Amino acid sequence: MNIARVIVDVPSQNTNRLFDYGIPEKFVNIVQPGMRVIVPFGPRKILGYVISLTDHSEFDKLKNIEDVLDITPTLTPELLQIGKWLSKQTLSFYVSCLQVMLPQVLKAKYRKELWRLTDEVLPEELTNIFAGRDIVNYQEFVNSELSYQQLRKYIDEGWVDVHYEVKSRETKKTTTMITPLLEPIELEEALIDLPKQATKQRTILEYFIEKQDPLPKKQLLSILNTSASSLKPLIKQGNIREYKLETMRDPYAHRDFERTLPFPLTEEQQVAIVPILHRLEEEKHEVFLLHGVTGSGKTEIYLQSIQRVLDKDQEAIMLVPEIALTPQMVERFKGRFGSKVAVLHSGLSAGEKYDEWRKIQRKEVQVVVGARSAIFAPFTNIGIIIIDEEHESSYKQEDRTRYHARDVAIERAKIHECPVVLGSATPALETYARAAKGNYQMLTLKKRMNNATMPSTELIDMRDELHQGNRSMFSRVLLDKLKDRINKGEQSVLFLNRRGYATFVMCRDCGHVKECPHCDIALTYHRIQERLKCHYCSYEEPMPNECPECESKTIRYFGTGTQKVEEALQELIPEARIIRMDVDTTSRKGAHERLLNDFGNKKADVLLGTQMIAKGLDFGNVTLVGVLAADALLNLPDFRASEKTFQLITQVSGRAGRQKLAGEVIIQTYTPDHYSIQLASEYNFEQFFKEEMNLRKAFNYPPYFFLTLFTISHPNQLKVQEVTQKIVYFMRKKLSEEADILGPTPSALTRINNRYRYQCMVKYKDEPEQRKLIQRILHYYEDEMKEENGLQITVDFQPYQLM
Ligand SMILES: Nc1ncnc2c1ncn2[C@@H]1O[C@H](COP(=O)(O)OP(=O)(O)OP(=O)(O)O)[C@@H](O)[C@H]1O
Ligand SMILES: [Zn+2]
Ligand SMILES: [Zn+2]
Repeated sequence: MNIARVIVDVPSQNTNRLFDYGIPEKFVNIVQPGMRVIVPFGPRKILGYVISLTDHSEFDKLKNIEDVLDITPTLTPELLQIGKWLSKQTLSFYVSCLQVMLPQVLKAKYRKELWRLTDEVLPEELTNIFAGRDIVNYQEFVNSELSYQQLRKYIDEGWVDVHYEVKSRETKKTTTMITPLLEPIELEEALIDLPKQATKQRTILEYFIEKQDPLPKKQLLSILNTSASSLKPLIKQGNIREYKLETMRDPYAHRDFERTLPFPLTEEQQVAIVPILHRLEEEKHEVFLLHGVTGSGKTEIYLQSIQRVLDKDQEAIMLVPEIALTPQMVERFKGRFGSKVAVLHSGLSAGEKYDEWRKIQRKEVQVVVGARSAIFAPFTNIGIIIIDEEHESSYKQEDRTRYHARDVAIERAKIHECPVVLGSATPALETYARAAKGNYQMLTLKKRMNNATMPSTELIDMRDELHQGNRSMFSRVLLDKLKDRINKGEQSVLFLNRRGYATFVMCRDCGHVKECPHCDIALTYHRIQERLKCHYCSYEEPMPNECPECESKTIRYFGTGTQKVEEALQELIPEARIIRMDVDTTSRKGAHERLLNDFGNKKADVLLGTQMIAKGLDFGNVTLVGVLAADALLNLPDFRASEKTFQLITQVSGRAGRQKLAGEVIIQTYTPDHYSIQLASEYNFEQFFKEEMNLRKAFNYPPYFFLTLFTISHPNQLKVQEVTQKIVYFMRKKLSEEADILGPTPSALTRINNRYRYQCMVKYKDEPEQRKLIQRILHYYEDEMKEENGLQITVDFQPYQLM
């Protein structure tokens, strides 16, 4: 096995295959699949990933591997396999799929340098650049007078060379340690040999005669009040040794987690967990949908299933959505499994993330709790994969490698022959449909813990408020109840539904919103042309100046920010203590945690926030939840708008009355009759599922149809239109009659960074040739896509962001 098959770090169609490299003598038996290596590639030296080893190649003149970056492989054989699968699934380059699985710090960066190859006096132009140095940054040449032709000549003549330095940004944190190398008796002898005036050296030896344990250099120097220079002679004589100890940064080191014991399960929980435990015993793959109302104790089922996996010496991956990865959630896992848990989320620094990842790689932990990318944890003996709040769209990666963590979970679980548990109070329609068909096994929890009832809900019609002369964003009922809670010392959560962009216009009088007659989504308001457009199918009409339903003139743009709401509320209830949580107040590290702690410690009466407060919060003193603008999400230009609205209302409502005190939910809306708002207020998931499925069927949406979304962007609008049009023609010609091809149409976000964006959507049932056709398209435009600020074509096979 003296040949390595390598994927090189050049993301392009032409290089998206294996290249053979010889393994030089010094690396024989060192190079293994999954390692990162440096290989010559054309005139350059670049990073590559070893995929496999072999002893014969079709080519007879192989270049050798230049250097090896890892001693242990960074990718396991299974992850290499997953990478290949991912690349097929998403039509991304194999190398991008390998990189998406690695922590940020392991993605090497290159540094280009100019190396002086001779001691002779350099030609004048070179002397000016090098200025006495042997190595200079390539950029210094670029900035100099020297032309590329001249440099070429000097390289050919052997004066200098261009060197590609792969600069690994890997930052292990180390501590310098000092340890004695001799026994105390031998140290005493060394002490006698020391000159009398070397007092500092003497105290150091005396210290180690007393104590034999290694200790950090810094600490030693401060205890003995001495400097590093007195250590040097002792190191030289071999009395003591200095070495680096890798230390792991533990982001949770400063916290003690109270250990918790498993609860005796309720009857319902027991019924739900048995099939999971059964599969664990058999070590068989199966996907479970744990459909349990909010506060029904799903987390306890996760914990006890994981316990069983640990008892078998296996490993567990637990995914939670980024915004639900609250300290409360982490506490529950750390509390049960202590130091066996690694935590991965975006709040950690790159270095901290790398350390957590290393704990997994070195098998120092058996459980990882993390957001989307934790699905690639380099465990080798996985016993279970759990995805909490499985409907969350944050499990879908939206750039480069557009994977869905749920798909990766199932693929990994098949390889490891272990169960997957998808948990949610409001499963994604696709998931629920699969469970209803029997592809997944459905497990149900209908009751809340502690006999708590679901909070009672009340829909407030904001049109009535307006008609009664209340122009504020708070209904009278909500204001009264807020005041009442403050008087009773109970707490409230106020939720402002505002993700993404409020792009629609609505009549405040009657709640009317204009929809596309073909696509069942709200029309998008384009301010400049004063027109309403459908961004799926390009239907458009002029912006009306009065409501077509009720002729009122109050038809206008919809949307308010959290800060405005805070100010308004403070004015109406001056004594209210309000904590506002949104991107502005939580951008500083640790702010999220601190605000929630303050709320938990009752330092505020009202928690006001966006999506980030909808999930996972478990505060017993919260008895009122207010949803301020239930319609905002409902009218996003997205066919999942109703589903998202239903999920969100259910989740927020679930924050109230979770323990002894009963909860109440007030939902403010302009469309109280809309089925998703109605049914969410009744906690009627089954009925919602039925109605929504009917609509999806009628308009050819998932789960009845699959979608492929092309987004094309370029600084020139005509160019974008032309390319998109060509893609549409091509797909229309090549795909079957059954496929529906919409577009070209401007994306909802028509222009980002001065690039125009157009899209085209394919709705289809079964098009086995589709991926091949798309590959042909990408191949055709390859050169234009390589140009700087050139054409960009992205293809998304499971689009969630349709903007
Ligand atoms: N068997 C049990 N006995 C007693 N208490 C339990 C039991 N199981 C769970 N609990 C407690 O009930 C509360 C609600 O459970 P949990 O948070 O797990 O629900 P959930 O279904 O995950 O809710 P959500 O979907 O709203 O996050 C928690 O405080 C939890 O500690
Ligand atoms: Zn109207
Ligand atoms: Zn349309």
